Amino acid sequence: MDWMPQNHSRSFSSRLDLARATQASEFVPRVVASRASASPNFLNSVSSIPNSPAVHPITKKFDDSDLSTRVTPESVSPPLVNSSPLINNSSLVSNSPHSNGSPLLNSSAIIHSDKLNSSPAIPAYQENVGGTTYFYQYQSPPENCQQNETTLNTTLPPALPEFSVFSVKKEPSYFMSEDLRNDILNRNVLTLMQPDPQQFPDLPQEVDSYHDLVPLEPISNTLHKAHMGYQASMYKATHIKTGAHFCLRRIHGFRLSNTKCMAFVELWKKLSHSNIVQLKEVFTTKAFSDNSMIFVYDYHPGSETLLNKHFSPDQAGYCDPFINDTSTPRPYSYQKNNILRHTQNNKLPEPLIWNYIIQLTSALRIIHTNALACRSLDPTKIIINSRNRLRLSCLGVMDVVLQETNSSINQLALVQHYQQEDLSALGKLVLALACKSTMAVQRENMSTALDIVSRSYTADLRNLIMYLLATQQRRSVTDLMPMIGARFYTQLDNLHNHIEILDHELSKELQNGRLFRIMTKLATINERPDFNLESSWAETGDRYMLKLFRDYVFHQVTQEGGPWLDMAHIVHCLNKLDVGVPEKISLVSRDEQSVLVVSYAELKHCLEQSYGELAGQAHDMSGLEKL
Ligand SMILES: Nc1ncnc2c1ncn2[C@@H]1O[C@H](COP(=O)(O)OP(=O)(O)OP(=O)(O)O)[C@@H](O)[C@H]1O
Repeated sequence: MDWMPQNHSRSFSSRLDLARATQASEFVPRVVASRASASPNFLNSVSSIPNSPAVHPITKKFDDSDLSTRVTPESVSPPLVNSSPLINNSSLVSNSPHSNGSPLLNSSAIIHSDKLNSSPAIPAYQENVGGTTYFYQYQSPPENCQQNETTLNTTLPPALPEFSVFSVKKEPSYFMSEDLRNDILNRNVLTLMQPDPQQFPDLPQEVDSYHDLVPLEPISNTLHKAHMGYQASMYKATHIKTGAHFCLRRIHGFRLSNTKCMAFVELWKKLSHSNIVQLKEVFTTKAFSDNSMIFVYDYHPGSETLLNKHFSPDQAGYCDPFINDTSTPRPYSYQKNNILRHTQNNKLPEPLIWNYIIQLTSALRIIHTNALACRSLDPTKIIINSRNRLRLSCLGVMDVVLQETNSSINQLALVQHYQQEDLSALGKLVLALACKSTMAVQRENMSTALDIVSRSYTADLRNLIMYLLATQQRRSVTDLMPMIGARFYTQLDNLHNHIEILDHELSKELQNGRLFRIMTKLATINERPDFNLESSWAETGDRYMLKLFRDYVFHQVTQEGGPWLDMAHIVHCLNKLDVGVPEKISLVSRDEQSVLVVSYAELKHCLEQSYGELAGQAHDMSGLEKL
């Protein structure tokens, strides 16, 4: 059915206006010779037509006599025809304070005329709406340009140019940035990774409250490596009850003989910090057909170890400058120059090293102030994500595995000793990063390595390393603060900038979420086969309006009949529907014989009414309650 039945037209008469229009589709953006023809959003003002059918109470079919009079549903439209609906002076747009890529407003878009380009003689005017500059070619000038009208009318050709929308600065985006999107998608893929029973047939189905175990490193490696004297392996796993994902560190063949160490586990579990991987629980299991100890941690998908990131021979072009080629013995000075040259060409940027130092000292500070020690500050036990966030990944393991809970040992002195070791380990780690070599921290390479740091980096960095490596004095992580100094502010500033970027991306998705809710409502109504035993429910009454609106938003065509797709048009229409603005649009029946002039406010009422009817009889509204 293409037009509403007569009996229904009465029920609309209070809300609907009949528009007189040409037989051609109202919403076809195209080149036309007449000033009066246009896409419905860009017709001339209603007030310019004295007998405007906008106030006509009944609906009627068009006839050819209507050809001369065009309906102007938008009283505030700019004097443009055949342009994208992007250019629309609705209050929604003009009131929008922010325009950067927000779906509320397509920022920095301008109307570009091909003719304008080819013929500089054709004048144009511009208008600033809510911070966005729109450029129009003269066709019907705005009120404030009346004085130029005579001149313009004589010089302008009657035909209007075709317009296209493009952005001045950057393509405005309604969605989050590609980088962020890919990053999140990648993490989602990794999180949802499923175990392959053929590849890992020996993996248990369940380990305590966890299932779906996926090894995080190749099985061949895990079989050969030692972990504090024990073999260890890492798995991603899913909690059976909550479905949350965790990381399981399994210590193979470990028998817990003394449960006193569990006091440390409790302390670690309480420790929460942005630079540590939080320990969730520790238990023993025989699920792997041995006595295994399992440490459950938060799972941070996509993380890699610091070793892998900066010291891996797998990296293109990486080679450890301290590795001697013993086949060709050379004088020491030659080797040292070689190392220096290599380090100069491959060194990590100093701000990056300070960034790491700030994060690591921040983690150590919280650990040490809680009377604990890291004891695993090693490039293999620090993970890093794509945004350079470092996390200590193996906390608590040493305290349990080494089981030094003998009552004769002074626990406080022991912790303090380990804290000093943490600081030495930090010094070695920074030295290794500065030389891009794990071998730089070996006793025989240390003086060369420090020399390299002095030549390649600031004195501050060298002083920090020297302080951390000076084992004869008692050191404290808080003493590092003055050495870091103003770099803290830089770090803070970078973080705030990053938060602002994420905030902006989030605000775009917030708008998209809102539009998705409107589309969900529309979709539940449009084309519904039947409702309340009424097979024509979706085609009659309020729903008919919504059907025509759906066509207006999504099914516009060019003059040639091809699809006319414009995201700005879709977003603007849905936004206006969401707000229920008084602006009117012309909805054309599919047989193009009739046009309804209706305001967004009325359409919103139709939508709420129809959706309310559906929701009132729905048995299950899960997730849709707050639409
Ligand atoms: N909490 C975590 N979330 C996600 N991935 C992690 C987590 N902890 C470690 N990983 C990843 O698991 C893998 C194995 O970690 P592991 O700590 O065993 O490092 P490793 O380099 O294999 O060290 P070792 O040789 O001492 O076992 C690494 O790729 C690491 O990035």
